[in-house]
Amino acid sequence: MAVKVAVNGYGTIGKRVADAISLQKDMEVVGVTKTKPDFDAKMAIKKGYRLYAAIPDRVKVFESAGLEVEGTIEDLLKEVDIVVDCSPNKIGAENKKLYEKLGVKAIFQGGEKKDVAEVSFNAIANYEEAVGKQFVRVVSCNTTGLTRLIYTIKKNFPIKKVRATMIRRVVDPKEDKKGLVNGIQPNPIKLPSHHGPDVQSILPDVNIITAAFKVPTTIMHVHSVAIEMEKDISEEDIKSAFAEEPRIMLFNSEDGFTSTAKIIEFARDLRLRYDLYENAVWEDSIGVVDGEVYVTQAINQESIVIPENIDAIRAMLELMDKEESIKETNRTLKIGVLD
Ligand SMILES: NC(=O)C1=CN([C@@H]2O[C@H](COP(=O)(O)OP(=O)(O)OC[C@H]3O[C@@H](n4cnc5c(N)ncnc54)[C@H](OP(=O)(O)O)[C@@H]3O)[C@@H](O)[C@H]2O)C=CC1
Ligand SMILES: O=C(OP(=O)(O)O)[C@H](O)COP(=O)(O)O
Repeated sequence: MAVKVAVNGYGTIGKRVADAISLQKDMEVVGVTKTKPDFDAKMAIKKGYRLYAAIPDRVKVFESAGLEVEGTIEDLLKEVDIVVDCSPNKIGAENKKLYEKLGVKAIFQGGEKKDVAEVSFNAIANYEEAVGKQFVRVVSCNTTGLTRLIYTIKKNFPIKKVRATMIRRVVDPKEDKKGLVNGIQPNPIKLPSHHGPDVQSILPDVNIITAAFKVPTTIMHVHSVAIEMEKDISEEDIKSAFAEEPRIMLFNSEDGFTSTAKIIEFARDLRLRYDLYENAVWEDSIGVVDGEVYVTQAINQESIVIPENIDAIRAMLELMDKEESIKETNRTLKIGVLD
């Protein structure tokens, strides 16, 4: 029988998590929540999701807008085995009180602090640590991208230290409030950015320092990563390690992939909503100089954490072991598949 899942917060991440759950045989979406009766709420209903009010007081706002909600988040939580909290940054920690009160397992996203959960999660790096847990945090998009890349090298070749710079998209494509339109913002100004410590919340023995800068683009983040290795390694070793990991996709500038714009154009042809769940690594950026590996990758922030949420559900509810879950998630989301 399929396990029952609530998605609390049907926004950028929540709608993708809901659609990904709908593709799995062993889980089903019981309902999704919104605070506003906007086009996203209407689309959720149109797609067949049962809609609930994320904040009880808002039921009347939905009713005044002529939108029928099935109840409140509390009603929804009583029907499910697990909730995937996809509410805005820091709201998940508030929502946790309700999950604790009702004894519901919960997955939080990377906008929450590490201590919101017992485990910070990345499927390929530490699936086993989430098995049977009550509260798990799927780390942020950049941290997910960095952790996958570092783990894929580290599992075969010992590394000494990592230094990474992240060029961060300023907001998601749907945003239309004022923002950074013509500047580069060190974010944060004082190092390190949260990504290094967040990678260490999954891979505690990795020596890593990260810096991040926001730029006026919306479609992807870009990482420039330098990894000092313990032993000699070749470009071919790195390329083969990446080629073997389905959650990393290699792109080559000779094929015309000269920028994130081109990678996203490719993803538009490949996937629903151009969701690119894989790290987009420029194959021809991979270089080894004086025992140090250099590599550049791009991350589609809206979609990279979606497979991790599906695997986290399976780990926490002990539905499958690591290998089986990752294989099934990759199959259903067509990860690592080019047609
Ligand atoms: N967007 C991204 O690039 C990524 C985001 N994340 C993380 O995922 C989380 C969600 O981000 P994102 O999807 O971008 O955010 P969005 O703003 O796109 O969506 C948030 C959703 O939460 C709903 N919501 C608002 N208040 C509450 C509440 N009190 N309880 C439950 N739901 C509520 C909103 O509903 P309504 O619109 O009706 O108010 C909306 O549907 C954050 O932690 C973020 O850091 C992680 C990786 C990438
Ligand atoms: O998880 C993300 O970025 P992050 O890994 O830099 O924290 C998402 O792009 C959300 O970032 P935002 O908080 O700038 O919207």
